[in-house]
Amino acid sequence: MEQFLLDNADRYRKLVGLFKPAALNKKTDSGTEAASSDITVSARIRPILEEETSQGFPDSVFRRGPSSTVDVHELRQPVRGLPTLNATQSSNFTVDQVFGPDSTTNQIYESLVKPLVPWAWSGGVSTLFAYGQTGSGKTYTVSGLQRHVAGTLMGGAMEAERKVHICIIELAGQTAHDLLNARKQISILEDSLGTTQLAGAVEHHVTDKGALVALIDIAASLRSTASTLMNDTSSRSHAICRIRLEDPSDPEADDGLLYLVDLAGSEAARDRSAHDAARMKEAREINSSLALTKTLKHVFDPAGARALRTVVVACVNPCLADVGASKNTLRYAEMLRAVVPRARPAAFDPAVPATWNNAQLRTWIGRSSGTPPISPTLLAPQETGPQLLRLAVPEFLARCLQTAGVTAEQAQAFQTKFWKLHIDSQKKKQQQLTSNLGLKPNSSTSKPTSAGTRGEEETEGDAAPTRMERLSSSADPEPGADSIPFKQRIRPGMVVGWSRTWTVAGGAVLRAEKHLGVVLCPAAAVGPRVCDVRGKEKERYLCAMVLPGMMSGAYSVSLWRQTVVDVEQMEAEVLMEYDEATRFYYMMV
Ligand SMILES: Nc1ncnc2c1ncn2[C@@H]1O[C@H](COP(=O)(O)OP(=O)(O)OP(=O)(O)O)[C@@H](O)[C@H]1O
Repeated sequence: MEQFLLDNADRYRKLVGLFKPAALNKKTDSGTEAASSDITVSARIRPILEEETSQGFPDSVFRRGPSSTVDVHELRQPVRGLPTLNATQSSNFTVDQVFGPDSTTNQIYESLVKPLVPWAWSGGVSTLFAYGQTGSGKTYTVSGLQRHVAGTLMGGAMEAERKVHICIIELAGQTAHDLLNARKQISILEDSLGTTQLAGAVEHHVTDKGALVALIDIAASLRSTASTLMNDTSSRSHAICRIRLEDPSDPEADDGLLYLVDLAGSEAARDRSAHDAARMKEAREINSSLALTKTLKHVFDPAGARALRTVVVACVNPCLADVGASKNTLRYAEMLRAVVPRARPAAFDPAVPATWNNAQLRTWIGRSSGTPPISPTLLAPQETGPQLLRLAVPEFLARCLQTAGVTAEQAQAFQTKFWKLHIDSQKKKQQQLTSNLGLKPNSSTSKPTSAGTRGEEETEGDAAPTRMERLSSSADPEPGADSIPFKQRIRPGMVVGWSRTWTVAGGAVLRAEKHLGVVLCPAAAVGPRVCDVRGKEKERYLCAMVLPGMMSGAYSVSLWRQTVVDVEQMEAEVLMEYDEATRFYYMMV
């Protein structure tokens, strides 16, 4: 194919010179009508590089005059006659703004990216991300823009004071590393409010432009790179720079967030032939990284509550040899303009603690915390609903106990009540989302099933839970199973409880601990290292430990922490249910 293009390069240039574009549909060329004002999608066509022109490849991507439309030309060999360029083989794409090969990064900053800075400064969430084929100019663009952002942020021209914190992480495949902490591995987690947390990433507080730029440079030099055909120092990972702006005068205010994201390159078809299967698998993993989806979730989440501004730069390599990849990049840019939803600030809802400001939270605490009422001033001096939900449980309880006359039981019951309200509201939100998407709700979001209440909760006309629905809790899916003693029906997935005691000589119990575990399989099934050495009459099962989660009453299953438990040792079957809203397991009552 490349030889065909090189052999016909002169003819191609002549045909492109004669190309007369058809008039565009006014609506799509307006540059704004199809787009949401929250997101601006631009395309940057980089200059063709010396190494590309020296091989003889012409340009294939052109900005159409001063418009926001890009024409892409291809050359095809018809069955008979000379190679042609015609309407079906040339395409046009319309985005919000196009930057041609002569545009500078400074021009892109001034017209597109600069407004993201005051937006984040005043508490919004701003995101810039650049994507495109390997070698299309993403790193060139993002690293230039980062420097301009540092100048505006630290230049002293912004009103009021903000504390500036930065962290820069790298996502490769399903793993994430902290580029400002010796590439230490971190986790990307979603908390119960659906907000993504970069767990384990170190934030650096910076006070001047020099320090900010120095950190950006350290991260850039640490980014994992590998050589590809397209670009010898090609980045093989996504780099995410997050700048958090804290308003010290208003602790109730949400922090402003500014994300600057340099996505991993998508490899062009012409690279693929030269790359082995492992390398291609790695590329697929990088691009479909779950961690990335989580990190950029706020941009695509229609239920997101924060005010967002997003700028996308689709980077395009103009070389004719890469025209297929360039068309994909531009097609995706057009799609993004249409699909990214508008952000809607969450309205106050008395049943949704995540929507409460400090005054609304205090009113609720005063009314709902029992007798004596827990002091709202002591429990939530300045927190909003979401901030109190994030407070560690011991701290929550300690604050409750500062009110005279409040007992530990009252404090615990009130904490549980607050969490239950939050969990119920998240379940409703999930249900709403599921029904908006036309999906069949599953049992954990529709009607909780518990051994004691299964069937009783069903309203008239409800179908009996299917086997799949019954399997969303740890209860035995076989109807009537609970009339059989649990030791006679042990099965994978059953949750069992047991105690372990440590005794000293003389038989005194030094320590007793309660444990929970999910049965995986009979211990003998996993090979000699865990075989039952004590004979058949003592059945033993391999169990994954169930451990307390971050909040009270919540558990998580630690699949890799396994233990062998004798049936004799097991004390009870424990029924647990998974809650999608909080992503934890809870005991069923
Ligand atoms: N607008 C531009 N002007 C001049 N040179 C550019 C421009 N954009 C990119 N380049 C050059 O093109 C080459 C590839 O750019 P860059 O490394 O930014 O690509 P990339 O898309 O980040 O690639 P990868 O996905 O492999 O990381 C570099 O040599 C860079 O200097």
